[in-house]
Amino acid sequence: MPNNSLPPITLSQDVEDLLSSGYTTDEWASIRAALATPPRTTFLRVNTLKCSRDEALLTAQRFVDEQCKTKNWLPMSVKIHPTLRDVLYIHVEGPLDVSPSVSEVMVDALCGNAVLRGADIFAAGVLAAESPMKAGDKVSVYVDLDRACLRGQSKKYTGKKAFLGNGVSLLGRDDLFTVAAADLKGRGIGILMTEPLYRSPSLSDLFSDGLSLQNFPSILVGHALNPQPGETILDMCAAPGGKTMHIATLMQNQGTLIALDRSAQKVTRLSKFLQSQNISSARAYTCDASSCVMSDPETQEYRTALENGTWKWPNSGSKLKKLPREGFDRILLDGPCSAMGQRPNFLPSLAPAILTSYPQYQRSLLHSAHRLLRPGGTLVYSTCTISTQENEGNVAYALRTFEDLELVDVSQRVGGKVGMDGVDGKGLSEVERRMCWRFPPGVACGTGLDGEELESIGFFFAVYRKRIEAGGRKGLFS
Ligand SMILES: C[S@@+](CC[C@H](N)C(=O)[O-])C[C@H]1O[C@@H](n2cnc3c(N)ncnc32)[C@H](O)[C@@H]1O
Repeated sequence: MPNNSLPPITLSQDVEDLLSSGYTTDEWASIRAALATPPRTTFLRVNTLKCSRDEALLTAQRFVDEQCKTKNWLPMSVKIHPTLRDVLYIHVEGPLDVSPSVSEVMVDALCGNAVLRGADIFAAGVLAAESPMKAGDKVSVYVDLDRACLRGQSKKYTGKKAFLGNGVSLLGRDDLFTVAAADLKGRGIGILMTEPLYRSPSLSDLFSDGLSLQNFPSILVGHALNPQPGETILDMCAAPGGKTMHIATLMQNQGTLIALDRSAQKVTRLSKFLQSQNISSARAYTCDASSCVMSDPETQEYRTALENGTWKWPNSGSKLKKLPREGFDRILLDGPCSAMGQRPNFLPSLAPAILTSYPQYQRSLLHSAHRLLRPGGTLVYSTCTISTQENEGNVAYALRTFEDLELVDVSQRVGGKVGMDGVDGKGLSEVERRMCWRFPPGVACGTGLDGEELESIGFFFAVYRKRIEAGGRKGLFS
């Protein structure tokens, strides 16, 4: 195998049969191949509460110029997205023709995925390094594909591995593996990726300047939801909070944004994060969103308290059991999914039983979402997977189960349709399929400023509206 090609992802036959359902042989082959490689575009979302897009562009370009200089790369341009007003992007170069150097460093699959998307390597991310290795040495970086490399191993790893590029070690071998390594140099970077297989700047440090790394379809989801200042909005499965932060920004931090997650640990982090960003409109709660709807009398109590001005949401970061039925103007359901749109994806660990459990679980969340949404309200259902059972299958399920839900066409509002329509054969009519937003890995998710193809992770979303009943009655509570 040449040095610059990444190995295909490994899937058991059962899993492959489930995932390929709904695709032609050629479509599936192309999706499968793309899952082994990083997207060709890196996207940044501008926090418009912090800075304007033009200021962000200048900051990002300065940062990228500096990095290109340090790494001895040709200049790379940061560009403004032609249709989404808060998006910048950079073209990823690769695969490049890089030859491995002599000394070898091993990283795990998670770190390997990040390296291919432009990250340098934190000392703590290094699994093993060949001996001897001094600060300043050129090293070749490999990802462990057998999950068998021992931490701290000093001999060359003989298991299955893939080459990710060359870097320069900022620490000697011993320092890399000491507990205090993270404090030794800079921000804990152990290996600077100077000759990566895919060249994309490391951009996570731009966060404090108001720029977040976010995949394009995830940003599009925020715009498709179209949150407005003053509204009451629910983010049902919110952690780590990338989309929560975007929704709060689009609401201009005015209104009420309730962010739920089942994991208390994640909610603590999310609540602290929102506070650190001065997002006073949002509150994060530990809550099982699949069973969190108030009874009708409880909802009436909530509405009376709201009208009297006596309703108080509990403190952010705490537990919450119930939410008011038909209490939300807009709901985002970006729930747990098989994540088979993430790329690169070196070692997907998916058992068939887990894969088949997701659609059911997502349906239980859809039932809650439907009860919590007010008539006339908007629901966005999204996943980061190519599984048609979780995507088109569940869109069809919701349309057939909830008679008052209809799909809406948001293409005009978000600058035009990108990606592809929903697949056939999963219970959707042609018109309904046209209103699905499907982003198969390897297929362009739009066109850039200079006509170049933009590309991101695999993703899917659909936007519903809950109809107002005939006769103008808006629902149970109005
Ligand atoms: C795909 S992630 C959400 C990503 C998030 N929307 C973002 O953009 O940062 C799915 C999340 O759903 C949470 N989750 C799973 N089951 C849940 C449930 N029943 N209620 C609430 N959250 C749940 C998981 O803990 C996980 O953090």
